[in-house]
Amino acid sequence: MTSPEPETLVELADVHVVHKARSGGLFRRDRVHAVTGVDLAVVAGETVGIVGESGCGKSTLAKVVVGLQRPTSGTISFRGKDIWSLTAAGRRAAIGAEVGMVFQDPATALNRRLPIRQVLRDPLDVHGHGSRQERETRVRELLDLVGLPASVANLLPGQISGGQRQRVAIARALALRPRLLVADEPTSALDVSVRSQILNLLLELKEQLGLAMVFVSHDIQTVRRMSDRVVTMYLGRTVEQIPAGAVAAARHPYTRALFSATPGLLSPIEPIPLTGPVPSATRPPSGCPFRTRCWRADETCAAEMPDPQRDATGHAFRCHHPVPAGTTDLELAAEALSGSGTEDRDPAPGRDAA
Ligand SMILES: Nc1ncnc2c1ncn2[C@@H]1O[C@H](COP(=O)(O)OP(=O)(O)OP(=O)(O)O)[C@@H](O)[C@H]1O
Repeated sequence: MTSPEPETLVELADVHVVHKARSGGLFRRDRVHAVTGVDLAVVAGETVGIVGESGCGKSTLAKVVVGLQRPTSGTISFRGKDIWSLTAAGRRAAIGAEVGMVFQDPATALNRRLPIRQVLRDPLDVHGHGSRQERETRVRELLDLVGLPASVANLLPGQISGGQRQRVAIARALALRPRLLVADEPTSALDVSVRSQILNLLLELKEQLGLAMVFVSHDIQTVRRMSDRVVTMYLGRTVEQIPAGAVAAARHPYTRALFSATPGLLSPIEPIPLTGPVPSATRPPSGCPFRTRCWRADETCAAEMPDPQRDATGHAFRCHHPVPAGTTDLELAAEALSGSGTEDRDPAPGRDAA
């Protein structure tokens, strides 16, 4: 007998997010292509890690998943419901209690003037959860869940440590018993000494509560530790999705270069070199966004975005010239240094995306 398919909690289909540039050009018409054509599904109980360089669209994507950012186009469905086709009240009902979010910096995410008790009660009050007494009980349960003593309830966020504040932020995100937790760089604002404790707490909670997670970080080691599946983003696009245990088998040149830059992760050699800066998200290159830095790129890469290729394990990537299976980092580094990936390495210059 086969076990039933896990339920898909959230599904993004061809999601685009275009922002007005914060400091636009002369007529402030510049558009930032923060997320471009993303398809992503998260099933019950799994952790999807999202990794990529600063500015590649990770946080914007996380906000789309929790319903804080409306896509410019494309759809996001939560348990089959297209959430932006609902009224605000319908959207709150569909995802408000089912998805929790933990932000990078608990110092700014928590209201400094409210005692922790009220911080934790807020989501319960907003969603009309139980009686006054039941809410008090839930506050105590939540503190216990994240390993904090009940006495913390009377303190202000400024009276506890950064690690404790992040525990409170996690407790608040779990107040309504969500099935999905989205954590955006949840340890990068914390002291190095407490980072591991917070990651362990998240792993324990995932196990104990059967949570699904979207875990966003620029730190590959952390993403790999936390995730069942790793998604690499580059300039607003997802370029590869790979089971966390198989990252050495990544086929996209960008994923390979990114992962090789973490000492000791895949091999003890020098990283695969990447030339030039990440192009501007206001003027993304034509075709494959990575081709201006890719040693394997040719004119096809400048002309068209590659279609996704997917195998039976769920490993998916978008590349016209994927790294052949079994290629070592050493071989790839040598190839990148000599520029011998393909014959023609003179990609066309970037142009405005439509
Ligand atoms: N509200 C906004 N208005 C204008 N541009 C924005 C806005 N939010 C994000 N951006 C731009 O969108 C792009 C993606 O940003 P985002 O914060 O999603 O990336 P990120 O990968 O999370 O980066 P980081 O790791 O530095 O937080 C960047 O170019 C950023 O400057």
